Amino acid sequence: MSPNVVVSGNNPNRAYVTFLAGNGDYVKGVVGLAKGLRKAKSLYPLVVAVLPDVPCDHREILGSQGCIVREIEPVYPPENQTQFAMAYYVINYSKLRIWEFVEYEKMIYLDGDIQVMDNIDHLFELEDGYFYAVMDCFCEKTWSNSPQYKIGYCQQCPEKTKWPVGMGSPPPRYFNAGMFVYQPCLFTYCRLLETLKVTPPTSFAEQDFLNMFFRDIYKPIPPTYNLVLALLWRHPENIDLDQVKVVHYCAAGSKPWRYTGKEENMDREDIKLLVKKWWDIYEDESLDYKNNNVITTAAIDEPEKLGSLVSTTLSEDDDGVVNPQWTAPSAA
Ligand SMILES: O=c1ccn([C@@H]2O[C@H](COP(=O)(O)OP(=O)(O)O[C@H]3O[C@H](CO)[C@H](O)[C@H](O)[C@H]3O)[C@@H](O)[C@H]2O)c(=O)[nH]1
Ligand SMILES: O[C@H]1[C@H](O)[C@@H](O)[C@H](O)[C@@H](O)[C@H]1O
Ligand SMILES: [Mn+2]
Repeated sequence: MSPNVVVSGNNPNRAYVTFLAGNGDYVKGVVGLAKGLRKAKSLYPLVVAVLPDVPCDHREILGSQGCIVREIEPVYPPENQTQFAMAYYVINYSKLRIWEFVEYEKMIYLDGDIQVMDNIDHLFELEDGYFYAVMDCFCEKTWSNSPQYKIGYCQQCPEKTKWPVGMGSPPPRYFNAGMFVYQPCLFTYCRLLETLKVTPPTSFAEQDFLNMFFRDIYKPIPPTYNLVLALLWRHPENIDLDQVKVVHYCAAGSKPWRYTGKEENMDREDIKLLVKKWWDIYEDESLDYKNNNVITTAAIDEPEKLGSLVSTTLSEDDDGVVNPQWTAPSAA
């Protein structure tokens, strides 16, 4: 594919979006994410799709952190079939409501247990019409029921243990649904909900469903845009931690606000560093929304001063992974 160069500025039709359910501690994750996006000088707001069970005081905290709070109705998989999904993932089917947010043309979804370490606004420039996300890893015990895990095959290193010849072609690429670039669309939204009605739930709930639904338009992006922590010990050769822009604290025991360091792999130095980085952002009062209104106005009036005008080059490597590269304007 020939590289395609585009320039990004401030655009009201774009936003980040996350999802919040319940009255537990995930609200801390969302506050951390809002502050992280501010630290990275993102130009776009963070919409929080909240279920009705998110209490008022949590909504107020999010509003005071500059988030746009939008209530959504829960989505349940077909009745009597919820036992097939891992119970704690069932709530995530409600994420499908974010296709309804059609006041935005393009959105970047980020789980509440994600932190951005760098600006990723250039991902809004990715070509329309595709679903972009990072390929998952099948090596952790959470995958022990899958054929991939049993065979020892992982799409992160497909040459190491090859997919057995007798089992047909390897399974299609599978993304982690904690981060993706998508376009809200009412037609897609209706099709998603209609298809869900006739789709039995599976272990990874909406993640499996989205993988199935968007299979034909899925384009992988590099793991720097959603570092699933297990990659650090399962496929270290695929990761350069200094280049990582988005960290997903999804490994067991890694949620920074619950971190004890006791679970397997959680005493690693790289994990301790990433947890500390999350806390540094979360506790940094200078990143609170109330201390940043001036910057927000400046970003709208003179985006070039904040390095928000970037030119992005989009190219696809031999494996079909889309690799965005961008340059900020020079200071002159
Ligand atoms: O009690 C909860 C549980 C979840 N969430 C929200 O739902 C997101 C997804 O939950 P986890 O982050 O705990 O899930 P994992 O990252 O471990 O799981 C992965 O698989 C899931 C399968 O349902 C989802 O696809 C999820 O996005 C993907 O990253 C959270 O980040 C948060 O935004 C809440 O708000 N409250
Ligand atoms: O590979 C990942 C990982 O194992 C996470 O812990 C799990 O929550 C995700 O859903 C999965 O895709
Ligand atoms: Mn997550």
